[in-house]
Amino acid sequence: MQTPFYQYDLALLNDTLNAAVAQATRYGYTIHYALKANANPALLKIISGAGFGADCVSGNEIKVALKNGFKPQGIVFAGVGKTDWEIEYAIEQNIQCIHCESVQEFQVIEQIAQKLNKTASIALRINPNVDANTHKSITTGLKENKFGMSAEEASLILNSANKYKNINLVGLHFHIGSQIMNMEVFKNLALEVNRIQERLQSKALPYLNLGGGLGIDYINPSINRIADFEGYFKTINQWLNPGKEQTIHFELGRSLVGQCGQLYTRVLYTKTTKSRNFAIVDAGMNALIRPALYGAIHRIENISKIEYPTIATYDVVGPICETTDCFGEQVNLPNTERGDLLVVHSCGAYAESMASDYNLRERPKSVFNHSGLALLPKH
Ligand SMILES: Cc1ncc(COP(=O)(O)O)c(C=O)c1O
Repeated sequence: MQTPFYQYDLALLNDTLNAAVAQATRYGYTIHYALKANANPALLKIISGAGFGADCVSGNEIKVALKNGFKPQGIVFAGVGKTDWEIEYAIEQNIQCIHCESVQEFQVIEQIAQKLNKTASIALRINPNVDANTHKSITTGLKENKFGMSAEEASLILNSANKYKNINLVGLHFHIGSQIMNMEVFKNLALEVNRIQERLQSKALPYLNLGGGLGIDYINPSINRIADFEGYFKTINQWLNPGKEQTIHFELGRSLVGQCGQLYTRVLYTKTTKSRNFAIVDAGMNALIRPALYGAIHRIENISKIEYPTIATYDVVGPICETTDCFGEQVNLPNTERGDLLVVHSCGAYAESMASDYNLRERPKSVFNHSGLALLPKH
């Protein structure tokens, strides 16, 4: 098999989806899969087949969701910069609702719905100013972030909603960030949503969406293969005080697909300088940009030397002409040689979907493993 490639463990994906559904159904919650985490059609077909809705952030994501089995009535559409054609397309497809992120966007949606002579279902995305306690670059719910509108702006829209006959205002939407491991954060979100709902008197509206953000264990992916759905939904259920008729929605991405994907890459060269050992591999930041973008840590193993003791530390770097093209600094590995196969774990979310052809490198292909067993390295 030509390296680099993504490998998806579909047995683990199914187990993860089942675990998420089992916990969500305890409370009657609905989950929409956030396509931005990974829009690989094979994964999408499995996720839509398991009954999930979809959370999309572009017109093209809506198209891909529909093509891969998601039902229009389970699709929600967020994003601060929706273009007119995307809004038009979303309305024409009769998706569940558009998450509106500003007063001006509300006016544009209303004009477009009027032009189409259709009704647009809208939820207002509110920026609750709740700290997600995660990496700064993947925090979305602080007042300095670009996402959503203030509760004051939402109040103005809510108070005048009945004069817009092409708008059906169904409720509120929140999303405060990603890779959140601390359940206290979700408690804080739920409490703030309660306050905002009281203030806006929105509990009679039928729809309430708390976004996504549940994190995964990047340090011990083989031990914690499935995210803590139990703790997550339990925390929300314990602290959220919704209206009696409100349906509660979530938009999970990383926690559903993150652990089922791995990036396989081969060592092209090794070299030792005065201060470092380098293992130079054939995958670059164009295949996995998270370490370069957020200093993210992914577990790396040399599976050609799986039985060998760890004896050296390496900077595992790619071929791209950027110093940040580094998958891990000072990684403990066995004595590593040209031709060894390395696996970078937890690459199911935000790896393939953020891939590029920078330096005109090809995006890695994907392979699927139905057995739950890892692919064996070819020597
Ligand atoms: C609006 C919105 N919903 C859902 C998600 C999915 O987040 P996660 O992959 O952390 O579950 C994101 C990404 O952070 C998002 O921006």
